[in-house]
Amino acid sequence: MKEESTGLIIGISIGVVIGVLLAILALFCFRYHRKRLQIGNSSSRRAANVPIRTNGADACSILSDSTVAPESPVKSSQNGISSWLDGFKKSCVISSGMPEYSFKDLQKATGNFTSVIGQGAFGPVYKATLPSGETVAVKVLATNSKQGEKEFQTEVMLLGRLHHRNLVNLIGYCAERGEHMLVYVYMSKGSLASHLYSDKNGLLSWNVRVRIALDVARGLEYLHDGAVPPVIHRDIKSANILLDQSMRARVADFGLSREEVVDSHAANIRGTLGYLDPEYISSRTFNKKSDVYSFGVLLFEIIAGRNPQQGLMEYVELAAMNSDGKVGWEELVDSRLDGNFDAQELNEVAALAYKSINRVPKKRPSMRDNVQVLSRVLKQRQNNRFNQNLVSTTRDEIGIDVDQVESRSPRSPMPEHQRQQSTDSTAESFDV
Ligand SMILES: Nc1ncnc2c1ncn2[C@@H]1O[C@H](COP(=O)(O)OP(=O)(O)OP(=O)(O)O)[C@@H](O)[C@H]1O
Repeated sequence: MKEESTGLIIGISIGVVIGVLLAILALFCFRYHRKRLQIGNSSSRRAANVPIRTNGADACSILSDSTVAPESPVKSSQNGISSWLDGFKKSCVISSGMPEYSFKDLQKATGNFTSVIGQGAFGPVYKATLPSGETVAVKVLATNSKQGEKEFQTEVMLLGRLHHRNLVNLIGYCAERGEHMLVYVYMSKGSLASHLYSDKNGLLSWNVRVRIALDVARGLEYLHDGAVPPVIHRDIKSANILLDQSMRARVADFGLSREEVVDSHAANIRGTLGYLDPEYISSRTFNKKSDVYSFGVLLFEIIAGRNPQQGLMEYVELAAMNSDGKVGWEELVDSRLDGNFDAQELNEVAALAYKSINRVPKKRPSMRDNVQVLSRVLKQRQNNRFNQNLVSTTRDEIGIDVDQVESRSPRSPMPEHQRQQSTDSTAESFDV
């Protein structure tokens, strides 16, 4: 009996020891797994040193060191962690629900990568025809660039869930053979910058400029107020606004974008010189109003046809001194328009731009306010056109009547009272 109870005690003790050992092992595994997840998350979200783009048009050069930040786990990673990160990134991309294209498909669609249509900071862009017959743009990210990889993940993960007619939507991606490619809606008229600064595309009329401004404002309004969580673009500039066949504009290039909730404090200044919010430069904190500032600069760029890196803002400040902020912005207008613009529209758009670049972020309008003002400007234009058409149609009708009367009795002109009646009816129509 004593032996039995001793055996029982030993058995229970061994069981407890094994149980404790298993619990410790499970705890260790859990903590190890969680640590790896944190590394993965921070590497995919944290802003490593990203180049400041110095050219608002199509090129870009690096001002700040574009190596990975010292505290970044990517830099200090051993092979194991780094390969685990690759797996993590891939699973993030797959979980975005975006269609994946094979390298072979895209090789064929681009004629073996011969149909170059543009060159970005992180690689070339090709025109491609998918087997469905759809024309698309394929952006190939430089394989040797950490930033290219980061841009790839940001674009796939963000654009996978953002859909709006004023954003250059992502159609799919390819991550194969060490290559990273992004497949976009094809924007046949290229970038706004190429229209503002290249003679080969012809002059952008004032009417088209305002329409483009509203399209961009709508795209940004969606990012700020429609997307959940909100997204801050962080690199609004004329090179990142693309135009379709009908010259309707969409916001492109989400490589630097961030979800507002994830990380609003960047260790390094990112974006493009000339468009950067001074408040962001001094505080290193970006928010929706930093995009609003860049949008204000873009509005002035559209008005003046002048590059923000070539003295646009000095020019704006000079014009502002003569304009009281609200009217008198005429001297700023692109001289190539040769006076072909509506002065009231110009003053409304310029006043809005001036508010958007206010040094105090709180005083800047929201993107929703921007959309409202620009929509009103366009609506007013439509109303004016409608009224003008009405007047000219009425005039034409009267002209026909008069002609008919005159052709019926060429030698007996319409009696004075009848003429008076016709004129009165014109006045009535005009009031309508
Ligand atoms: N979806 C697209 N449809 C048509 N052309 C495009 C498309 N995307 C890019 N392009 C062309 O390729 C050029 C390079 O685009 P990309 O976005 O790579 O660089 P970027 O915006 O000019 O420069 P950065 O990458 O420095 O911001 C654009 O200026 C445009 O002419």
